Amino acid sequence: MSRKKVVIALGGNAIQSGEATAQAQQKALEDTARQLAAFIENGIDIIISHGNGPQVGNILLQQKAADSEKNPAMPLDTCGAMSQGMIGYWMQNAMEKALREKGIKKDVVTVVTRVLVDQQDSAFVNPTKPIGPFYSEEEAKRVMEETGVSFKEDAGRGWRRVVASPKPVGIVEHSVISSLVEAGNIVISVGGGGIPVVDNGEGFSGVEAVIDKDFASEKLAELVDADALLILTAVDNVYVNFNKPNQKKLEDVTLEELKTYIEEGQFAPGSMLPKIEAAMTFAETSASRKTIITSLEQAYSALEGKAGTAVSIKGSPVMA
Ligand SMILES: Nc1ncnc2c1ncn2[C@@H]1O[C@H](COP(=O)(O)OP(=O)(O)O)[C@@H](O)[C@H]1O
Ligand SMILES: NC(=O)OP(=O)(O)O
Repeated sequence: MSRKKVVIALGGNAIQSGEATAQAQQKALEDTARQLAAFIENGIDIIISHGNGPQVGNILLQQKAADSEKNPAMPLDTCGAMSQGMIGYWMQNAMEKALREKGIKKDVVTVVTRVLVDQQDSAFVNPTKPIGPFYSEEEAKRVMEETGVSFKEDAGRGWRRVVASPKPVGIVEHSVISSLVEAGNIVISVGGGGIPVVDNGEGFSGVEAVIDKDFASEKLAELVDADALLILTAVDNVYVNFNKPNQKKLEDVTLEELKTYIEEGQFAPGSMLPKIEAAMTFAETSASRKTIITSLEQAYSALEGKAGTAVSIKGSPVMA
């Protein structure tokens, strides 16, 4: 029987649950890696992807702060590449340490991943992706006036810079990612949704954007022919009537049911809705594929069907 292959998309809390220091983020990733080790112990091939919203925003600010003729600020696509390298490096150390604790030897590799986008994507004229630190409304409006960059209120948590977030249409490195997984390696890829590039006819060139990591992870899961896509975030389940007295946990949910819930406005546009859309896109590619949305702590149980919200064409998916 062939080994199961799972793409695991890590949410913000898996990397930065507190401070933004390198030390704190590496500590968070060590905790994350211990949870993911359960998949390796149980013979499952994993491809890890992750967000980069806070990190790429901070890198951009650091660039701008030091900008000079001799030390020019790097553009957003290059900052995205830096964030992939940085988080990938931390994750490689963390994953190898977690496996060593269990006496498992496996190579962990990060692939700097370019993700194709469409230059005509309407996202380029309507920036929506929040990155970097939070500001008060007053500060955000002052910076907007001084610099011309866009800020928006982010889900009641404060104001953040927003950048274009086009949809992923292809993943340049998907074949090499598949080969690395087939060869038995743990692969970290499409970090931060991938580096957004367009094909200009002569080659690829980067564009100023940050791709949503859940959409990019979905595209990757399709292209590497994964059995499941796990979207890990800060909640164990998706809910209807979220945070209300009549909140209801979703366990096995069909695409039809989710369409109704979307029409009812059950999922917040800046947070849960993109996860639901990514989950549905992957699940509808095949009756044997499922997407699971859950927390890091429940990730392996969820793959066994014992926790989380599982999305599939017909509900009650069977896999692990
Ligand atoms: N219907 C819902 N069910 C569960 N969580 C929801 C729902 N609507 C909004 N959320 C919020 O969405 C959050 C996940 O989005 P976000 O924090 O943007 O993701 P990420 O973990 O990728 O950084 C959850 O932690 C929860 O607070
Ligand atoms: N690129 C991306 O989607 O990052 P976050 O998940 O951190 O917002």
